[in-house]
Amino acid sequence: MTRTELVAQIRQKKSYLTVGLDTDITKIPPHLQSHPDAVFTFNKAIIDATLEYCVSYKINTAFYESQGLKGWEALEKTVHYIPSTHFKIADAKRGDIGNTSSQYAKTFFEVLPFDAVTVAPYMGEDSVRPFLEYDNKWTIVLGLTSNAGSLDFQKLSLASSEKMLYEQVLEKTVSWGTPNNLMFVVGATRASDLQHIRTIIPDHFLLVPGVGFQGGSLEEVSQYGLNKDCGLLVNASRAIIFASSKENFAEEAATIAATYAAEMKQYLEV
Ligand SMILES: O=c1ccn([C@@H]2O[C@H](COP(=O)(O)O)[C@@H](O)[C@H]2O)c(=O)[nH]1
Repeated sequence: MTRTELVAQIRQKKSYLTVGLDTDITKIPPHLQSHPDAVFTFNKAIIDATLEYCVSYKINTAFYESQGLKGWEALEKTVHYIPSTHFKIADAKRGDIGNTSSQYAKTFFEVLPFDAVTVAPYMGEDSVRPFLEYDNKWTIVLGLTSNAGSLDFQKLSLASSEKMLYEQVLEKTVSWGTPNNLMFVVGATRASDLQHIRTIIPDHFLLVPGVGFQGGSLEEVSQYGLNKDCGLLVNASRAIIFASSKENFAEEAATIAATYAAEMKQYLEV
């Protein structure tokens, strides 16, 4: 999906919501647990119910890889089920020597029809470059993540420049791609840093996880992160998909997604 198409979807829906399909098999409703294709059945119901409120789905590969072959099959079925109107993110946090990154890129962009994959920048340009070589595909580099441990390294100042590591990552990485093929992860729990981050990367889209269970504020993220093209994809996973464990789980998920979307509509209209 191109940037123009993504922005058009956001404008049409008046939403920049990403629904995170972190489908932990132990948390899916009891009535589905014995289903032979439980994960895909759950995902299909969530997708059908939330489609109108979001512009994107993020599949965190960990929840599928941990289930072996069956999990990977569920991932494949899920990504194929998501309609082409919706931006498909593989949250896989890959990145290795170039020769190996090429195989990761092939997995998510050729074998599977993802639009974007999250990549850890720690190994440098040659580890990210293979993902950027695909037309109309996106590389989402970890910028400033939402977890407490992000302070361990990402906010350390580098003696050589006095800049924090994450600032250096943003400044350096931005030259490897363009606002048409490169995004950055910034955690919603780091909303107070967003104003500064927007001075470094004013135009790029940001994937923002951390609202809902991690306590990030959609209002603050929107206040400091929105740009002229919206420029945000805000993800919520558990708060939406596990809103209820009853038989009406998909309806409850839709209700939460609709609430986020309604709030986003207000911020887009300002
Ligand atoms: O900085 C980051 C990067 C990725 N994530 C991922 O986003 C979702 C968040 O799930 P919630 O249930 O909405 O908390 C999950 O897949 C994380 O691995 C992140 O949280 N922070």
